[in-house]
Amino acid sequence: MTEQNAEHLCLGMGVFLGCLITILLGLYLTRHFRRRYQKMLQQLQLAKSNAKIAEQTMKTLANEQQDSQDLLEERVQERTLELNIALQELESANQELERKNVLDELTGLHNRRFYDQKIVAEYRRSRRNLTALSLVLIDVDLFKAVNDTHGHLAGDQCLIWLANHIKQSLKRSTDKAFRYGGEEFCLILPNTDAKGALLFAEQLRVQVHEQAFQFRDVEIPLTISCGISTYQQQVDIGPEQIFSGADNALYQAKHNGRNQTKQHIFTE
Ligand SMILES: Nc1nc2c(ncn2[C@@H]2O[C@H](COP(=O)(O)OP(=O)(O)OP(=O)(O)O)[C@@H](O)[C@H]2O)c(=O)[nH]1
Repeated sequence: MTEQNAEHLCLGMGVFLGCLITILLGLYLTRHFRRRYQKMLQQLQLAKSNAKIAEQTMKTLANEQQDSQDLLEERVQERTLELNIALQELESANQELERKNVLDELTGLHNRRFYDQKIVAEYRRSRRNLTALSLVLIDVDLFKAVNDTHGHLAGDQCLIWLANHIKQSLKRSTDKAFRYGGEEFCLILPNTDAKGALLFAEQLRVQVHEQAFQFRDVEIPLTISCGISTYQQQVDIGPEQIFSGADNALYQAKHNGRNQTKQHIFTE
């Protein structure tokens, strides 16, 4: 082999080796990058599926939150409704209590408790406005005999009958009727002088006398006696004196033979 040939051979070998190294390097790099690419691809897919899971979890959480909010709202509505019903019941119980507080159970007229408040209020109004205030006490005559002869039920019905008569006889909205106790009634007549009160009581008395009370086909004749007192700004006269004045007059009416009206005159 000549020196020139050996040189060519070396050069050829060098080129061959260079090419081989390049190819091997290329192969190595291709493999290396493919692996890295596949790894990245796997990581990307993993990240994607994680994101999907996270999204689904968020959705589930949001749904659960919505559900529990709906449930809460439903419960609040239920409780509010229950509370409203309880409030309404309480209110009507209060109204019933208030009604019972001021009304007489048997006759439906105002009761004595209400009279005690009303007479003071009307007395003050009368003083403020300088108007007359009349009080009429009404007592059923010989009522014990009604009970004794016809029984207590008849007596009760008789009181109801009379109470209705009294109610119907009231002409002004300011006039008030009360069952003062037992078979005794009273009327507060604001802005009514002695003359007006006498006319009023007499009309009622005559009506009761003329229209017999009927109980189970039995006619029970009934009369009432009335006592009146009228406050007209007299000195030293208060609600108690007005009542005792009417009571005195009622006593006079009974003493005088019943079925009549008497008036008390306050001496100055
Ligand atoms: N049925 C009934 N009787 C009552 C009621 N309240 C009071 N009485 C009766 O009314 C009667 C009143 O009798 P007295 O006070 O003697 O009076 P009176 O018989 O009406 O005689 P004078 O008032 O003098 O005309 C009593 O027998 C009481 O028992 C009631 O709510 N129902």
